[in-house]
Amino acid sequence: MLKQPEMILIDVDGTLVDSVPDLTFCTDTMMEQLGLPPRGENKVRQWVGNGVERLIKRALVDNMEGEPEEDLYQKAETIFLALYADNTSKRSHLYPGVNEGLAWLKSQGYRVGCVTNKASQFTYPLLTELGIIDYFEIVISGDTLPEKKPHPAPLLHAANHFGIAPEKALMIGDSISDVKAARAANFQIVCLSYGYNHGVDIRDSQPDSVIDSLAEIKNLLSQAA
Ligand SMILES: O=C(O)COP(=O)(O)O
Ligand SMILES: [Mg+2]
Repeated sequence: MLKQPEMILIDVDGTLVDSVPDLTFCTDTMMEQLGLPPRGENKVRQWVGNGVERLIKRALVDNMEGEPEEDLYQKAETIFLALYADNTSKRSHLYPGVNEGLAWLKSQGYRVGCVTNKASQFTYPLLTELGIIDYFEIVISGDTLPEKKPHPAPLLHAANHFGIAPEKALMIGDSISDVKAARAANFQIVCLSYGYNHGVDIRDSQPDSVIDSLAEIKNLLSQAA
């Protein structure tokens, strides 16, 4: 059973937003402009979650691991960043239950923040264009601090900002990076079953609870000790 938290931090890609359609469009258009083959949505879905730099590198080498040539990477990054600036939310949407869940959390007086590995120049427009930016009292992006998830620093930074002890904090995410960051920060962790976890069932990472919709957070926290 969960302990009642005072602060809740929520991940973006795969948790609040299905962003893979825009990320796939930008990845495949970038590949095309470089004269390379498109990678397609299934691969991009597995590659999301460790920031834009890793996504571009994975697309270039067509693998989770590995480093492309530096020149090629620089060219690709310039193309991708320009494309994603124009295609941040065109094809992306909130998952069902997200508005309901966020509204309930706010109505209950939880301190709510956002912690994503997405670069900040894209996080703010995305959350704004999808109409949910005002739910968050703090937004920590992949480039806000020197470290990103799975490092605990972004989570601890938010806890410190609110003056809340890690034991009174809950992370909500979709990937093994969220679980690792939460465990390292001594936060509780709830995951969404539908997100992007590099093609692996998030239950394998043993979060404290797994839910199928953010709207289910209401029942979960109503039963918290
Ligand atoms: O990889 C990214 O750019 C963002 O992923 P996240 O929002 O799930 O942290
Ligand atoms: Mg995610």
